Amino acid sequence: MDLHITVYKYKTHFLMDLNDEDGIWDSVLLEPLTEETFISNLSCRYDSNTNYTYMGNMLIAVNPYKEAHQVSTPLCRIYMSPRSGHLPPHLYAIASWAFRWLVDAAQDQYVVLQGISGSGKSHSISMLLHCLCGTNNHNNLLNQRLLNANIILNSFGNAKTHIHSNASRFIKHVDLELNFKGDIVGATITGCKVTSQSALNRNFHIFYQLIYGADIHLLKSLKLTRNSENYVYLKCSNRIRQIDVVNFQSEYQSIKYGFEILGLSESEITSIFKIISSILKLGNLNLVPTNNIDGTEGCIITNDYELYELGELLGTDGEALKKVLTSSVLSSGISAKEARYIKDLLAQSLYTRLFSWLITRLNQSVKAEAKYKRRNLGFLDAFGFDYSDSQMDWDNFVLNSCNDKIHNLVITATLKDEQQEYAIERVQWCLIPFYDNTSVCELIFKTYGGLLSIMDDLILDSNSITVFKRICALQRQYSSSSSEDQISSAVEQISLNESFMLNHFIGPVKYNINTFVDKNKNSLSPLLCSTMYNGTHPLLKSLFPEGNPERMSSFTVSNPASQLRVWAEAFSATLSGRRCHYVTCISPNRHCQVNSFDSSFVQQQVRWFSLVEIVRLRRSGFCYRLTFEEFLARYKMLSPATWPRPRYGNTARSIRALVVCLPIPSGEFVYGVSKVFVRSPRSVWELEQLRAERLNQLAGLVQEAWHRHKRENSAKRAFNKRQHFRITDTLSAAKCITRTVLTWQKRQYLMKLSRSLSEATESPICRAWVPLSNARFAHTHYLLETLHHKWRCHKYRDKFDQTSINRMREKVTASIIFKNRKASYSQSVAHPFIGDYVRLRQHIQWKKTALQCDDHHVVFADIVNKITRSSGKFVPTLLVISTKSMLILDHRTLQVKYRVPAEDIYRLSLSPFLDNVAVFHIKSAYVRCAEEEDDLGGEWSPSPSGCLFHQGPVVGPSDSLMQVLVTKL
Ligand SMILES: Nc1ncnc2c1ncn2[C@@H]1O[C@H](COP(=O)(O)OP(=O)(O)OP(=O)(O)O)[C@@H](O)[C@H]1O
Repeated sequence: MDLHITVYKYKTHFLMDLNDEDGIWDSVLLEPLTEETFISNLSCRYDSNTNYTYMGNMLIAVNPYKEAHQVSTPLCRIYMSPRSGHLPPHLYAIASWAFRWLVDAAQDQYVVLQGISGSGKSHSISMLLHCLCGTNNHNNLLNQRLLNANIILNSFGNAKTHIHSNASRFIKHVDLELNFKGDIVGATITGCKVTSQSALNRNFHIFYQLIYGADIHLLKSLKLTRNSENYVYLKCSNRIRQIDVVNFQSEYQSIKYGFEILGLSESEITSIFKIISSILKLGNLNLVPTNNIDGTEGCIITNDYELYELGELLGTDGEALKKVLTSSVLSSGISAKEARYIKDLLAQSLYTRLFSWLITRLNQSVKAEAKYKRRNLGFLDAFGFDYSDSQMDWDNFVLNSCNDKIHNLVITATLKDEQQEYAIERVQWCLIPFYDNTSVCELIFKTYGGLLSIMDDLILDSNSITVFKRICALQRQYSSSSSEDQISSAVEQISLNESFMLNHFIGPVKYNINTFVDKNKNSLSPLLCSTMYNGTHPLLKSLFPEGNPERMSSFTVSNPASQLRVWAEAFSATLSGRRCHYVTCISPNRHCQVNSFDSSFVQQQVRWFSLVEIVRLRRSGFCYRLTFEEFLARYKMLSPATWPRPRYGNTARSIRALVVCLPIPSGEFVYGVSKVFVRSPRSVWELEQLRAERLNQLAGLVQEAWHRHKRENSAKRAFNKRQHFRITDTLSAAKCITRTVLTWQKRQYLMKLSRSLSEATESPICRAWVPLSNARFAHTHYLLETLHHKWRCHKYRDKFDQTSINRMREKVTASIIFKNRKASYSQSVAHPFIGDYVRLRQHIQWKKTALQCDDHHVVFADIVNKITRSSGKFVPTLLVISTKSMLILDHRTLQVKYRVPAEDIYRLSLSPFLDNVAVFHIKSAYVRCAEEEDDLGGEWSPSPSGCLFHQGPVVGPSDSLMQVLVTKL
């Protein structure tokens, strides 16, 4: 619901008349433009809760000191959308412009914020970061890390001052790294902590957050108590003493969460807190003056327990610490004042080095991967100008010098360079005067002979008198070398030994020289460094590398003066290569109060920052310029005179032809010698809109052409494919059909065959076979028939018992002997071979006979016809063949007629015809006897010589009988 209300409000703002009661969005449109109208417009907008106002393409942000217009992601999205249009002035619009320029023009960007302390710079940077990270979905963890790094740095680098409760005490530079699509892929954070805390201010937030936020166990392990009043470094003036415990507790939780999000390990976090705690312990060391043996002043530490706790926290020997803090290498003991100085210097070094280490560590967590090609979008959050009336020290000098530098760069870019450029380009122009602080900046930052370089030169061997003399010389030099009043008044007044006055852009400020010397002598003694280096605390080795005996000579720590000079040079170099966007933060009153617009205080700031002059320049000047070549390259697609190629060879003529085609008044464009100037931001916005629309249109054309090309290509490919497949397809289709038909026929044939096979066909003697149904399978049919026959024989044989097996063997033997050799063979196949056809074995007479001649194993016995040789008649007789002999018996009486031992029968012959004649070939002795016997009708007996006696055939009762006889024999 809230979101809708906000959006609606912004939409109605857009439609409003510029002169409505909320004031005018853009001061450039003020009529008349004077300092009064400018401030009253700011006041009007402040009263209506709209604290942002444009000055052309710059922004003024008046600090409301109340939770109005806080971070709102939906609002960020509206401003960050490519078609955000001309929305009411807002910080998010600055983020959006910077982002768009970065993505569209692939140019590095920078947002510079200036303003006095408490005007809202840090808050604005947080809002800008939230806007860019909140609308960027590329890497949520990185976004979280960036936001948390900002919180952590603010906690370590901000403190409560007499001006406001969250004053930055360091210069923070956040450089977001974005890929070509505009995704944030990493960041570089630089922090330059060039100030220490003075007694007037409260110490850095982290001390209070740790003491009031950490749980009791952690506090105990850090040897701390939950009362900031117990620590000398945390005591401060009553004006800013107030402690908000609940706030500190929640802030401590945010810090811890931030550390975890940034990937710091538990041991790293504890190490950080141990150093914080040891700084507090150092502050508590009570150094009391004593007399040395040689009569000089020495000192002792009266609260040794603090020293030993400090030793435990840093992992160093308490006694060794005591020695380095209270004595020097040359003398036996140093004075209490000197010892206090060393102690404070060590505490300050510990904190500064911890801060640098932390920034390095945070950078590791938000570092971009090397594979990305990047563009940068940077912000600078520096401490604001300290405008107190009291005499100021080195730290205030640092703050004010930084602000002078930033202001100088802004003024140079927005007023000085711009007007110079109009002159160079011979654009008709009326010079606008403004206060230029270049002289004071030169005096401070000049590489050779500047104030900071003097401090650098005198660092080792100087006192306030020497510094003072050098500053006097500097003043003389500036007064004589320049005729300009401003330069001669850069160093306005120097009062002997004590202080000097410097004319900053906000007015003259008096500084105490003594602090300049002390604060710049920041070198710790080698012994102190090596004691720190040798401590077992995990971070000390990296914090005090100069304590390493191997590196001692090569390592130097730069002093604050040189750090400041280096920063100024680096900052100028960074800005020179980037497109800058400027935000001026204004504090509405001196006391950070809500709903209080102090016009005189605002007027001061308007004058300090030359805002009216800037608006004047923006109003009569130009907000945008490009060289002819750049302009043509960027906008040539907007006119047929320049697209796709300029019609004219002359660039300036082409641009004029282009501008004529645009729906923007030609008066908005002014032509210089080599550049085109655009008067109002609205025209620039319209120009960019037209370009975006045209690019969309062109992208559509390219897409359409590409799709057409793709379609044509694919159609061509499809046609070629069809042509190719027309031939191969017919072949493969025919093959496929043939294959399918064949498969179907095979299946049909086999199914028919299986249906035709009946039980009858399973008999091994069945010769019937299924008629061939398809001539294609004739060979298969024949093979299957053979296979089937073998199968059924096998099946038949499987059913045999032993008797059947024996019988089969006989049949097989018979088949070997008789098949195709005896005409009657086939008739005998079906008849089983019995052997004893007359049941002779059971006959009693035979049993007796067999006993006598050992012929009881009868193989064959049947009545056969013996053919007598003499008459040729058939004489029935009983033929018995035993395992031992062949016997001829009377078939009625069973009288043995003759017996031939088996060994005397040497052959048996059968006729191959259909008759049943068998001839036994016997040795000759038997033949003769038998003949005689035949003739006599008497008994045969074997001749003693054992010769064959019988050559006449025996005719069996059947042919089969003959085969049985032969087979069994
Ligand atoms: N837009 C804002 N809305 C509400 N409060 C604000 C806004 N901007 C700043 N403030 C408040 O004003 C106070 C000072 O703001 P901030 O710390 O940003 O000032 P600064 O210019 O960074 O000061 P310094 O230069 O001393 O660091 C803070 O308490 C902050 O909460």
